[in-house]
Amino acid sequence: MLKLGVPSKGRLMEKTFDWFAERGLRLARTGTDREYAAAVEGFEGLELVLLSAGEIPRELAAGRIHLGVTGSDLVREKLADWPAQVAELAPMGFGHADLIIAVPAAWADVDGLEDLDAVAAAFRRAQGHRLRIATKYHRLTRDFLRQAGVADYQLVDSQGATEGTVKNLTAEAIADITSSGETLRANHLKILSDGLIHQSQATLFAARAADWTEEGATLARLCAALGLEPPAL
Ligand SMILES: Nc1ncnc2c1ncn2[C@@H]1O[C@H](COP(=O)(O)OP(=O)(O)OP(=O)(O)O)[C@@H](O)[C@H]1O
Ligand SMILES: O=P(O)(O)OC[C@H]1O[C@H](OP(=O)(O)OP(=O)(O)O)[C@H](O)[C@@H]1O
Repeated sequence: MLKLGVPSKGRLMEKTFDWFAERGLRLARTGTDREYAAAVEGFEGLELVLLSAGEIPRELAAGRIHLGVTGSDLVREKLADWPAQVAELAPMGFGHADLIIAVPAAWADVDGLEDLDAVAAAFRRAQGHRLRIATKYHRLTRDFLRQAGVADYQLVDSQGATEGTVKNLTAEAIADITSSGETLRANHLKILSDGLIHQSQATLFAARAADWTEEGATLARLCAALGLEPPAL
């Protein structure tokens, strides 16, 4: 069987089911609301695995699932050298969110990364420690700031309510996901003009490490059914 990992709940699950339904494949949860079981109608040889969106990158990298739907941000964050581990089969057109760097709206002199760099250096001289950026996206934030030439900062781990860290004085800036921008506004934060790290959307990925000896033919059939180019794995 070809194993397809899909988000088990939350914002990505229903839209994933809709995306496949529009292409003639009915995925559905079976059993009670709380039971993590699912089935596929309209396609032979495909097995659904319900997983948290955050775990799907790791399961793909390990080859425990052949295909998986998750946010493009999560694959880039959780997998080192992600293109070596997964192939992008299709962007799915939902689950859009921007990973951005934001600072207090009151920092009138800080518009972009160059200003942040200057503030960070001054901050260290004045405070005796580095400017703190709260995030759960450590890899993406570090890579982005390295490329931008910003070095005088430290990351502070925040696994949720990240926009609150500035008010709570545990960080001076944040790197987090935004979609409507409401949470940033409500917490008096502004996005740096050149602070867009990644534009994320739900994406269908294929695992390079999965065993494709039997399932290669199923993948070719599935790609044809979905109108997708089969990936080079
Ligand atoms: N407004 C938003 N806020 C946060 N994430 C969003 C938003 N819109 C889309 N996303 C995307 O949704 C994905 C995260 O989904 P979700 O929170 O359901 O997964 P999760 O963190 O694995 O949750 P859980 O572990 O609770 O199942 C990420 O790819 C993220 O970019
Ligand atoms: O731009 P907006 O539309 O306001 O959405 C952005 C918010 O939504 C997400 O939080 P989520 O609800 O996933 O909770 P979290 O704090 O656990 O990440 C994200 O981390 C932001 O806080």
